[in-house]
Amino acid sequence: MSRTRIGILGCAGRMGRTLIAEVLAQSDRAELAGGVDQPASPALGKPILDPVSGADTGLVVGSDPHALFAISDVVIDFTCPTASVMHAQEAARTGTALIIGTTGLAAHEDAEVARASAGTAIVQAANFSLGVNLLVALTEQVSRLLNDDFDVEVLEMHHRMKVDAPSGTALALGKAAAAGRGVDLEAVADRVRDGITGARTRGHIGFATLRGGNVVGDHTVIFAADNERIELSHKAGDRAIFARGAVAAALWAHGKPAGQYGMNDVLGFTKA
Ligand SMILES: NC(=O)C1=CN([C@@H]2O[C@H](COP(=O)(O)OP(=O)(O)OC[C@H]3O[C@@H](n4cnc5c(N)ncnc54)[C@H](OP(=O)(O)O)[C@@H]3O)[C@@H](O)[C@H]2O)C=CC1
Ligand SMILES: O=C(O)C1=N[C@H](C(=O)O)C[C@H](O)C1
Repeated sequence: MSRTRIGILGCAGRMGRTLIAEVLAQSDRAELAGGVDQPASPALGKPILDPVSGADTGLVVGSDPHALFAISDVVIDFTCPTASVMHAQEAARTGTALIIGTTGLAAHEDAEVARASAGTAIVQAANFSLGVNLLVALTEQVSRLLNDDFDVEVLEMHHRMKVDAPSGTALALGKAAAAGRGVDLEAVADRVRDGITGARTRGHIGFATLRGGNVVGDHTVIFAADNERIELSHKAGDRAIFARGAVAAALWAHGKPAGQYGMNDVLGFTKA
């Protein structure tokens, strides 16, 4: 069976390097087609090394996404919102499947990605780990079983370099809690609190964001009622869990019809 040729966008970044290691580790089914970073990156033109063994892959960091799409079966993108939108449009033009892990996209940017998925298979997820996707499913189920006597709060902590807040995962958890209650998150989200906020509004879903150190990603959904509290938590210990899920999504997406997919499709999770 031929191997899936996978290209990495944002290859010099934290996730980009972890993805390179994961693709190289799965050499029985995946092949690293190439890596691209932004045109001003200091990594440009430098050899792409295996982050684990230090071995030279024979590839160099490029700056041309068009060329990467042309030589790849599937491209994985962990970059920034504006770049991910451009990459989705390029994926649609070339018909190459795309995996998007970038978070912090505005509503209009998500809409652009959705539009591009008419032209190719796009798998988009705020979190590619198995554990978090299970947490999202559990959050929706628990939320469906509880009424507004339980206040829902989503707490997240990430490393000091993270640029978007709340995390994409926290928002996905909030969305799942809202869906469990049959409401739209946008209508009930308290994303920031500061100053004399007044008492908590019944039925709202609150978010709290912590940043510090090198924390890979911690998420807790709290259901707090009078005299009892339920907490559902996930703690990521290594970015490899995201890379493993993203590469699994890439192998799954290769040859799939055009459309917008999520990790539920890749993992075969169905609604309870
Ligand atoms: N879905 C998931 O499971 C996960 C999602 N993420 C998300 O992935 C994104 C990246 O995270 P992380 O790797 O930590 O961030 P980094 O900043 O370490 O990496 C992003 C990389 O993309 C590069 N880049 C920026 N613009 C472009 C462009 N136009 N073309 C190509 N490359 C570009 C950056 O270059 P430069 O630094 O020079 O600007 C950098 O090398 C974030 O949105 C994060 O929230 C992270 C982990 C898991
Ligand atoms: O930026 C990160 O690091 C992470 N971002 C994702 C998010 O915003 O949810 C996923 C993960 O928690 C790590």
